[in-house]
Amino acid sequence: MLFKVEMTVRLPATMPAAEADALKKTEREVAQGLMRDGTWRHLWRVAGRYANVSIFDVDSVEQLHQLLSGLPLFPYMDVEVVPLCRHPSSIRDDDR
Ligand SMILES: O=C(O)CC1=CCC(=O)O1
Repeated sequence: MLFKVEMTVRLPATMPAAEADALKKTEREVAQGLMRDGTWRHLWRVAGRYANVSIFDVDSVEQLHQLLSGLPLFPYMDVEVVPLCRHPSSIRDDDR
């Protein structure tokens, strides 16, 4: 099942830089692990914002929730999830 997920990160201005840097580093490691195993298919920066648009390939909504809520930056994110299905006009065979 494919989902478009938009994550907007809102770190508190009062958070010490070292704590923010450590969270971002751990987030990157987790994200890259999920990209390697094919679960986190795409990760795009939204230009001009501390936000990303991602495509996840998961087995269930529960798996997606578990994954998103386990991200190190999750407590500081607004998350919007949109379910996706194949477009009948698509000629790609890797979008199902
Ligand atoms: O920077 C972001 O948009 C949040 C994030 C997701 C994966 C990652 O490494 O950072």
